[in-house]
Order: sequence, then structure tokens, then C-alpha cells
Amino acid sequence: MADAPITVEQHLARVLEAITPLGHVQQPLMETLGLAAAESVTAGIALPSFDNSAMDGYAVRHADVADAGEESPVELPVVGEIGAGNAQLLTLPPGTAAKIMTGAPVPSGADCVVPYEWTDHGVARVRIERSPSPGQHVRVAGDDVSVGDLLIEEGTVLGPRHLGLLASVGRASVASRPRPRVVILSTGTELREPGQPLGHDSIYDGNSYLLAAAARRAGALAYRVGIVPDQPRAFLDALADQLVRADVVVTSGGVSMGDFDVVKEALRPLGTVWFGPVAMQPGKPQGFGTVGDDATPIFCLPGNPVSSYISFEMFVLPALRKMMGINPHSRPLVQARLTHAITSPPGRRQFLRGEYDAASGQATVTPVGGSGSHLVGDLAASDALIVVPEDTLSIGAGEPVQVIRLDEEF
Ligand SMILES: Nc1nc2c(c(=O)[nH]1)N[C@H]1C(S)=C(S)[C@@H](COP(=O)(O)OP(=O)(O)OC[C@H]3O[C@@H](n4cnc5c(N)ncnc54)[C@H](O)[C@@H]3O)O[C@H]1N2
Ligand code: MOO
Repeated sequence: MADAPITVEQHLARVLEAITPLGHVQQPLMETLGLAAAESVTAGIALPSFDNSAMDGYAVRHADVADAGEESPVELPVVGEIGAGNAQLLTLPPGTAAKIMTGAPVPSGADCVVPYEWTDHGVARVRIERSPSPGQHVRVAGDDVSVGDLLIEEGTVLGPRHLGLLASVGRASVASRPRPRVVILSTGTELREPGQPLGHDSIYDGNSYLLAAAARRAGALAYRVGIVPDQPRAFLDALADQLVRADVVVTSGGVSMGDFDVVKEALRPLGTVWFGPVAMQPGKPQGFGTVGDDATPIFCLPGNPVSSYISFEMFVLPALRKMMGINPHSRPLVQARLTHAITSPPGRRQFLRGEYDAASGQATVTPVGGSGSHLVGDLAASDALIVVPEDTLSIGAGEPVQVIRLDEEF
């Protein structure tokens, strides 16, 4: 007798309950791209940290050049040159000018900068033909960031702009959770590595690439283990070898009703991994539990490639995001109008592949290929999943549907 299927929500809830976020550590900034900050960061210094010039030109006192014009130029002695990172002149005497470069500190006394273009470019003396307004071309200390400003809130997913800001205030590291290490094991005696010759009854192992790439895109470190044949001993040996470097294990294949369903056969006796059907298509046969001394979470995904990938998106991705402290865990649902009618089996939530188009102002989604869970060509040609509820048997063209966009950051 087959087990009664559980819902997608029940399975996801069970998975997320078993997953705990990884502990956080200070990591060098460049290691944290795409990770969530595990601390709120405030500014230890102001930005800019000193008044500095926005132009290459001459630092002056406004009072000395207020009357300068093309017909009435003002001439001032040049008393020094201030470079960015090379500032000796700290105070500008009245009635003088100092050459100053973009980013260099404005000496005390000076209150504006005359760009080169408004002068004769003089070295010992300079002729100024136009007056800046008071403060013009001076970037005032703290006009961007003040000491104590909140720069990054805990939970922020760190992108290039955040890392640039953290570096700009002198932070070399930030507390963040490490990337989960995901070990991917493809099972199947029929599998061959890409690049190797294919027999009359063998196929290439696409799944471990699909899953490893999906894990890496989620921000994890993915370790793709070589193909494991349909022998429980070989599978358990490979698993034992890999556990040392795994925060999560993902297997593909060997979980349905066949005579050689290796993953189920090997893990069921442990009693720590649940196997059963989830009311979805593709992705009905699923396994989830823990293995090894550290109770490492293990996802046993079905071998059909589309089933494997959709199972990853629905269950593994949210788990990885929870481990990384990234919210939301699951991809958002968006609405779109269906361009072509579809049908769906009763009792299972169907995830049809589709192409999403928001260009016309009103979002639409076009089904791509059929519902078969072996259709990798159609999977690659799609960028969205059309979610058809369990009790819906058909949806007409033009009707609204819920869609999961697969390539969007969220
Ligand atoms: N009698 C039943 N048979 C099947 C049922 C069922 O309920 N009763 N469920 C079907 C469904 S639904 C799915 S999904 C599959 C899941 O099967 P397994 O997880 O046991 O996977 P395998 O049998 O090992 O492989 C299925 C299919 O996928 C191909 N495959 C496997 N691994 C890879 C890989 N790494 N790269 C590319 N392709 C792979 C494999 O060759 C098979 O064609 O079971 C149905 N059967
Ligand atoms: O449910 Mo299976 O996962 O159709 O291919």
C-alpha cells in the first residue's frame, strides 16, 4: 500500500523545522558577497572624513576672490600645492591661493575652490577670472555619513555597494554566516560523466551539474561527487566519505518504487530519513532527514531531472537560505496571465515550465513544453514555473495564474 501524500507546505515546514542557521563569524569583506550580515554596522568614521576638494584647482578664501570676473581678474600668490594623500599645507594665509587636487584636504582658512578652468593655470601666481560661491567645490566632512550612522542592518544581503561602503569606513570584515557546504551525490548505474563515451543504455549525469549550479547560485559551496552506482554499500561508503565536508547532502535518484532504488534502500534502515510522496508534480517521491554523527540534513531528490530541480527550488533552496540567515526563504509567487490553456492532474500541485514576460506592461506566462519530468530541453528554455493548485484541472488562456520566477534575485 502506498503512503498518502503530504502537501508541499507540510514537507517544507518539516524541512525548515529541522534546519538551523549556521553560526556566524567575522569574514573578510570579499568573502561575504551575497551573504547576510549577521550584525548591524554603524559608522566609526564620518564620510568624507575631512573637508576636501571636488575639483582640481586652487583653494582660496571667498572674500579674496568675490569680485573676480573676466573683465576684473584677481591675482593671488600661490603658496603651495596640496595633493590627495600629500597635504603639507594645513592653513591658507589670507590673500593667497594653494593648488589643490580632487580629494585633497582643504586647508583651514580656505572656504571654496576655483577650478583650473576659471584661471590661467598659474604656478607662482594665479589669475582668477571667475569667483566660486562660498563653499563651492568643497565636499564637507560628514555630508555623506556621520559617525554612528546605521550603515548596514543585520540581515542585509551584502552586495557590491554595501561592501564598498563598509570598506570606505575602514571595516575589513563583517560578521556573516559561512556558505553552507553542499555535497551532491548522483546515483544511477546508467550515469556517465560528460565527456566520457556513452553506452547503448547509459545517459549523462546532468543532475549533479544542475543541482551543484543551483546550490552555488544560492550562495552555497557545492561539492559534486562522482557518480554512485545503484549499490547500497557503495552509496553508504560515498556518503560516509563526504559527511566530513557537508553541512547538507543532496542526492538525486533512487527514491521511487523501482527494484534498484538505492538511496531508499540504503537509508531507510537508519530510521532517520523519511521517504514518501509529496502531492506535487514533478517531484512526487521525496526523502528528507539526517545522517551521520552530526545529524547532517540530507535531501533525497527524485532522479528525473525536472523533478530534481523543482524539488531543489521548493525545499533545498529555502533550507540553504535559512542556514545563511537570508529572508525570505522561498521564492515569491507573482501573478501573470496565461497565454495558452493548460490541464493538470487532480490531487497534485503541478509546476509547469513557462516563459515569463513583463515587457508588455501586463505580465504574461507562456507554457514551455509538456509536463514530463524528463524534459530538460524545455526546462532550460523556461524561466518560470506555473503553479497549478491541487484541485485545478484546467486553466483557460487569458486567466490569471501564480508564477515562480526562477532567475530572479529575491
Ligand atoms: N512504479 C512507480 N514508478 C515510478 C514512480 C511511482 O510512483 N511508481 N514515480 C515516478 C516518479 S514521479 C519519479 S520522479 C521517478 C523518480 O525516480 P527515482 O528517484 O527513483 O530516480 P531514478 O529511477 O534513479 O531515475 C529516474 C529517471 O531520471 C534519470 N536520472 C537519474 N539520475 C539522473 C542524473 N543524475 N542525470 C540525468 N538523469 C538522471 C534516470 O535515468 C531515469 O530516467 O520515478 C518514477 N517511477
Ligand atoms: O513526480 Mo515525478 O517527480 O513526475 O517526475
